[in-house]
Amino acid sequence: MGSGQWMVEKRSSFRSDSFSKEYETVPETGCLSIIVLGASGDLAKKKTFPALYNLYRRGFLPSNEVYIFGYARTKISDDDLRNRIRGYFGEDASEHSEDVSKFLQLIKYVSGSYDTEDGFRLLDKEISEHEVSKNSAEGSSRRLFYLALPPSVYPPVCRMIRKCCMNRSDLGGWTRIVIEKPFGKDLESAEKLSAQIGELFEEPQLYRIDHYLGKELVQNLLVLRFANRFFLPLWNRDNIDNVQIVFREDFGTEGRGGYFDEYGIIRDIIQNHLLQVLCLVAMEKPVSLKPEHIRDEKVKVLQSVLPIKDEEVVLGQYEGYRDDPTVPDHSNTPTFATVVLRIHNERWEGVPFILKAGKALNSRKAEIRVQFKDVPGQKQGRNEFVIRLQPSEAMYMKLTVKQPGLEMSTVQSELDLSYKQRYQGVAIPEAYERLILDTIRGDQQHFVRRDELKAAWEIFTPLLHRIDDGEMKPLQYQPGSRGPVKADELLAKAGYVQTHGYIWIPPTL
Ligand SMILES: NC(=O)C1=CN([C@@H]2O[C@H](COP(=O)(O)OP(=O)(O)OC[C@H]3O[C@@H](n4cnc5c(N)ncnc54)[C@H](OP(=O)(O)O)[C@@H]3O)[C@@H](O)[C@H]2O)C=CC1
Ligand SMILES: O=C1O[C@H](COP(=O)(O)O)[C@@H](O)[C@H](O)[C@H]1O
Repeated sequence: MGSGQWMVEKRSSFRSDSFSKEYETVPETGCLSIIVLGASGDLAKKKTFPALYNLYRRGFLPSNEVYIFGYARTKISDDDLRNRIRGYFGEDASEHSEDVSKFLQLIKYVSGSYDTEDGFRLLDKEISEHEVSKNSAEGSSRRLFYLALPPSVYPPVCRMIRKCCMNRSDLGGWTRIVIEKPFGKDLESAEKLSAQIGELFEEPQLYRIDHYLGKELVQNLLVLRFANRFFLPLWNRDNIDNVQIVFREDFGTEGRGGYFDEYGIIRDIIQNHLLQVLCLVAMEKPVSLKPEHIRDEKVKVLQSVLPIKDEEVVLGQYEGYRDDPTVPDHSNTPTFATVVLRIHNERWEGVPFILKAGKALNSRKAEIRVQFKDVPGQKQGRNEFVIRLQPSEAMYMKLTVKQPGLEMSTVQSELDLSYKQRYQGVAIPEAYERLILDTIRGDQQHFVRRDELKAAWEIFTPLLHRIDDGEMKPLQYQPGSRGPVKADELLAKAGYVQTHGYIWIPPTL
């Protein structure tokens, strides 16, 4: 790649002497073009544009620097695109109609195909005109391409960007590419995709987005683990019996059956979102908060995961899943899975990490549940530390206390940090908002590095191939249930002890 084609990110040096000190990125100015490819699609409408709107409202996308381009094959006008997306900016958008209108005026739509030059040349022309019109003081131009597209078109789109749309300013700036999961379907296809894209762009230009890494409580994990004396000495095999990382949705594939059936719950949720969370729960303290130091530690965790045993997997498919006309009648695709992962290292040997995800279950939530070992002689119930990622973000610690009153009896209770109660009036940003801001700032900490991706696929590919080949079959479960009963049996076998008669209720204001 010729020099001058892209500029390496400007960053201040990191303070590696202090873990708690936030690292800083140098604020970049100059013209910024954000190009949403696949602008006519579901993700663009529901997540990408609303996140950009919120960033605009919060002042992170100044209108004297930023312009937004939508690109897709569908032939629509600028106003058609604006009308499609304006209803997705959140409940309070109607109170800010002036902001909404100003934001929408920053958007232009360009129609073209994904594998020919005409459309991309036109796109480049539009971007360049915008850059000239802004005539920013530094003369630098920043181009952020967000691929809200099916992965099958990533390679041609990346080729077209490389050929027709790179930042050409000699005065600085950059070209960055954001790609959405799923990054491949197994180890081989992911490596092929990485190689194809890697020939066109350097790793610092690539932002593989996993939106779970943008969730507030996921971002809190490292601070929580490494800045609290409470946790430092306890976070290991001597004290922790098992860890569960759970994703539940109370709705089915809802119009995405065609996409979902090709991937299934392991590729859709477990191999990426839950595994990323596992890395942050299990990794060693990084040398600093530099993105590369953090990602080095995540890779080490992934490389320490032992091959998955068939008897530590339960698959499910909800009844009625195959009624979706886009799903084949004999689909073997799991909509539910519980998988036990075992990390072979000094800290975690013998501690099961139970990853569980399911669609059409009895509730919608995502959480991390760390269960501690029994206290000798204590029968009341185990200590648990639960991090509720969503909804109702919270952390709570289940512990045994004396029942208030005259008698000396014990009861399970909790120490509770519920965000809505504790941080009243603080708006928690959407995951996509933070992550898009990170891409603009050139911070790759919360994005998946190529070797991380490879290690993640190495863990799941043998199991996925056995499912694809029909060697492992999902059990049927009732929509609205907890999933297959066998999954709870596996949980108990792995060592999880449910505390009966105790349920945490998020506090209300
Ligand atoms: N939707 C969601 O909630 C989430 C999506 N993602 C990921 O984001 C990406 C985009 O998802 P989503 O918006 O749902 O996808 P869509 O199916 O809505 O596709 C986006 C756009 O891509 C174009 N397109 C669709 N199929 C093809 C095809 N076979 N060949 C070429 N172009 C096609 C269409 O635009 P046109 O025909 O106008 O060119 C479409 O509007 C995917 O990688 C998905 O896995 C990740 C997390 C959540
Ligand atoms: O990536 C995906 O995530 C969503 C769930 O995201 P959340 O932030 O609402 O938890 C899931 O519905 C979808 O199947 C999957 O592709």
